[in-house]
Amino acid sequence: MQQKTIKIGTRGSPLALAQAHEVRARLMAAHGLAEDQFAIVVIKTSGDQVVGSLADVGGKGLFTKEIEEALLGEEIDLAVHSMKDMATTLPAGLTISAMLPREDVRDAFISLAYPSLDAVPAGGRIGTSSLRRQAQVKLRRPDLEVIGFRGNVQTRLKKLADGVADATFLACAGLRRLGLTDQITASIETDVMLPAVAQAAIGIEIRAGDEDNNALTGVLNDERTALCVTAERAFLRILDGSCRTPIAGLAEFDGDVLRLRGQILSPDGAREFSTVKSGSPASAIRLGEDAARELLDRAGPGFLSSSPASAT
Ligand SMILES: NCc1[nH]cc(CCC(=O)O)c1CC(=O)O
Repeated sequence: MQQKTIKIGTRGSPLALAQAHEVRARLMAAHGLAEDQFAIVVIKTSGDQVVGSLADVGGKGLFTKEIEEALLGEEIDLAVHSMKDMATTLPAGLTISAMLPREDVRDAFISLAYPSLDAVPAGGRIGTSSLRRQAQVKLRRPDLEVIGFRGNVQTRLKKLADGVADATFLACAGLRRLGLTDQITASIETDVMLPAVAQAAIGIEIRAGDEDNNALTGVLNDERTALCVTAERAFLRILDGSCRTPIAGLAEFDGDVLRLRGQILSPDGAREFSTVKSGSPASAIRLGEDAARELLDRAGPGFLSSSPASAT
């Protein structure tokens, strides 16, 4: 295959690096390549520099912008992303060539004091900067206080240890990839907390029409993961059109049938709409779009526009 060094672009957080290393290892195994045939290129993104809530600055896309520019500028050959952090529409000239097999899609409840969300006493402080998790917590436990909690996985675990909050939530997938599953107090079933669209999926992005890197990375694609994430992102794309709100969505295979669950909430959790759509894998995009249109219809005009932005 390629003789020259394959440049893999990634953010510099420990989780992003672990994901880039996983892609490198899979490419080495698939093609019999050596580690020194790759270079991991760390790129700082706007999202890494935000100190307040991501919701205030536009959320999604912030963690990918500079990496995508490097891809378009041919400074790197491929980029590794959490699909959860990607905007629903890619910049012109770029494409997702593969998604790795999906990790555990659930959110993890993490607390040094309480075994479960239900066990947190009234007035307890839940640290999260995800509008989705905030709304879902408020829906279930309106008596709890939600406080902002940003930073990478390690930073948030440190804040928890420092007593800044009584509990927090992180994606099980990220903790697993970091070898931090021992930090998980309880994995929350998806009927209790429906995950973010594309949670636990890693995508590889290349330049559209780049046949060499398409062949290199395409072999890593997990078709079922790609179909599920395609349905979820179609769901998000319709809801995202004008503005943003707490949104959750998860597609799964039930035998050969694709089943998508979608949910939208008001940020305070007081209003919630959810739906389920099933169909053939070939109708993945339509399932997502139908679910989104149904929720928009039921929630009524103004539901989305009355809420600020949401990402994770
Ligand atoms: N928004 C940050 C982000 N992007 C992807 C993950 C976790 C890994 C994944 O969902 O693939 C996280 C952290 C978190 O939500 O705990």
